[in-house]
Amino acid sequence: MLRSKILNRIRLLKPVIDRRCMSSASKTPLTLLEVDDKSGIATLSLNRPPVNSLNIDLMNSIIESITEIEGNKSRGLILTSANDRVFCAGLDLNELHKPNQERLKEFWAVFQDVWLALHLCSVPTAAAINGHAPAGGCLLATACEYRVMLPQMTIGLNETQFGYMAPKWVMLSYLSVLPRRLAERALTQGKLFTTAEALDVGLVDEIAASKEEALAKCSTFIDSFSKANPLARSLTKKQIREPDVQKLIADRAGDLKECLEYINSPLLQDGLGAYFEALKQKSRSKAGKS
Ligand SMILES: CCCCCCCCCC/C=C/CC(=O)SCCNC(=O)CCNC(=O)[C@H](O)C(C)(C)COP(=O)(O)OP(=O)(O)OC[C@H]1O[C@@H](n2cnc3c(N)ncnc32)[C@H](O)[C@@H]1OP(=O)(O)O
Repeated sequence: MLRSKILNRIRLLKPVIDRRCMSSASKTPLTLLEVDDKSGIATLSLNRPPVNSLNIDLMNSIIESITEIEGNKSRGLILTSANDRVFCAGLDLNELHKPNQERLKEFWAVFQDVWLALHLCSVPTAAAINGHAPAGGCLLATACEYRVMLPQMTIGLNETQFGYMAPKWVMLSYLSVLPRRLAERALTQGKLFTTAEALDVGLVDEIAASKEEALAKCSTFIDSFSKANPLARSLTKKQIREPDVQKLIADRAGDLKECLEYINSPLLQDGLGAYFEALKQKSRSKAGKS
């Protein structure tokens, strides 16, 4: 009994670094997980340079970290980025453009899994959005219960801008934070909100001047549950989220089939190819390479 108490205490004191999913290039962990010894709040930092784009390994690392947080009795989860400019650039376009079909199936299944893991995470979740959060980056943030964002960043589901329609369950995340009329307009426009606009429409809850302040505000949100019974809180959250979650769970295979057909269609592949090339070109000109 005493031994397990001490082991628990050590686990809380010592930052836990997730080494299971490493970047193959640099052998650095793709997510960094630290549990604050005083507050018991876990901070999960996305750590896949240059822009935390979501490939299979990064998404698996996020899922493993969430499982670990739920197992180590952390009081809450703050999702943030180890990168000062980009929270998460969304799905890794390398996984979507001219994909290997077997890998694409696995990729899409893991994408569904990460959304479910964040949506159903039993502890309070908050996103400290310390950089841009387009598309899948916005999705990770909206799956959390609270969002604090740094100024002069952008966030939104901008899929239509590069020729794609967001899947139904992705749209549900938007509908959980935005009024329907606004969500429809923003989704169809593929709008990226500035931080100030995002606060104005309720896509984010607060603005913070620095990452430290964003983390502190997320902690304050998590502390607001101190009087709630953790099990009752978690069951209530699951109950409220159940209809959205069920829409995906009830037909995961159907969603996979539909999305794969859609992603593979030549017209969409061409559009995505042009978008990705423009992105690379912009990056090259920034670096003075062109
Ligand atoms: C009927 C059924 C219908 C179902 C429909 C199913 C199909 C739906 C699929 C669509 C779902 C999409 C969700 C997504 O998340 S797609 C990803 C969308 N992401 C974006 O559009 C973001 C693009 N990136 C940026 O805007 C900027 O990079 C940034 C995030 C604002 C950061 O800007 P910054 O100036 O700091 O950095 P650079 O632009 O110079 O980029 C640096 C390098 O990173 C590469 N990069 C950027 N984003 C991505 C990405 N998402 N994937 C892969 N690589 C990315 C960029 O090319 C630079 O690399 P390079 O220097 O090597 O060229």
